[in-house]
Amino acid sequence: MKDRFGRDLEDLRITLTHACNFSCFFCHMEGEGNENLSGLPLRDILLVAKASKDFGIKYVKLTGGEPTLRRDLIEIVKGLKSLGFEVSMTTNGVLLPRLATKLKEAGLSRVNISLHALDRETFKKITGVDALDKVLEGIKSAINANLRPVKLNFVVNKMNINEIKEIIDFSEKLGIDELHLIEMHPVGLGKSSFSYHENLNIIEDYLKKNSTKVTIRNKHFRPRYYLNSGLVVEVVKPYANPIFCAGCNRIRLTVDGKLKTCLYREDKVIDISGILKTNLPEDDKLELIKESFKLAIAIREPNFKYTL
Ligand SMILES: Nc1nc2c(ncn2[C@@H]2O[C@H](COP(=O)(O)OP(=O)(O)OP(=O)(O)O)[C@@H](O)[C@H]2O)c(=O)[nH]1
Ligand code: SF4
Ligand code: SF4
Repeated sequence: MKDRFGRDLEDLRITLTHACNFSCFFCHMEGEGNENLSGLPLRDILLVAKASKDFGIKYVKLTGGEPTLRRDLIEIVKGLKSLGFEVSMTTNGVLLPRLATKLKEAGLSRVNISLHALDRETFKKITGVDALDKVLEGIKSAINANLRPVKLNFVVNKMNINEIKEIIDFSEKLGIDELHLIEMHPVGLGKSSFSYHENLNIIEDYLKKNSTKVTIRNKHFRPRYYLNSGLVVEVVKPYANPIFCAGCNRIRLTVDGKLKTCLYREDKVIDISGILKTNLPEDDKLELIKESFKLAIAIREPNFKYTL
């Protein structure tokens, strides 16, 4: 179902928890703040996901905080998969060595793993944790469990911009499918640390010269650069980018039960926590949630737009 700006919905992004075992200085916290809320129960998550199908949602992305901290993660993946979604997860990777195979068996298709530095000290400065080795282990376990395409997320900033060539080489050597070079957002902790922001233009110029093919993804119209090695480098430039917002096909389910229509907007939400808490029969709740989706689609708008 299209919004007023002709944008379809395809992705439901579910924040499973605000808890995280890292403390990255630029964390956008999915635009929800960080009140350490532990998240909606499984049955509510599945009910909202079920309702979303009527509005074109095909893909579910599990996020946080750190989604692997949810004890019922396997059940959540199983439930969403059985509703017919493609389920993927964005994670810092630390707990993947013990979870990757179980997640694959439960129906998780693929993972995006954050790896913001290859230098141990820089990694520690960025994430607050001396866990580079564990994350590298996590990445290998995702590959071994065939959670493919395995995508690496590298948020470019003043601390790590000197590592771009290295992260490309590393991804190629390890057989990573996609590397996402991501611009910092002035959202969440990114607001106070935005002085570390780097624009990605020079990197894109380099990729243009060194790729064999470029395609544009439907999602956010993100450019994808195909390198000789087979590695795909996707450039994610969301800040002040009307093209990115024009291709936005997602809606978020927050930790406290809101349909959040934009990462940047705290006002553009439809609160469904009341519906989820009532004792109404499941079918009635489902209908009310569907009505809420209609309202959310009605208020959805690109955050960055072209103005005349
Ligand atoms: N402005 C904006 N940026 C987003 C949005 N979703 C993701 N991003 C940016 O993209 C980064 C990576 O997102 P991921 O959760 O790894 O996955 P994805 O890129 O959305 O999706 P896939 O490539 O399909 O896995 C986020 O940390 C944000 O910086 C969004 O809705 N709006
Ligand atoms: S960016 Fe991801 S890993 Fe880092 S603190 Fe935020 S949720 Fe945790
Ligand atoms: S409208 Fe733009 S800023 Fe808002 S969620 Fe979509 S892509 Fe992100």
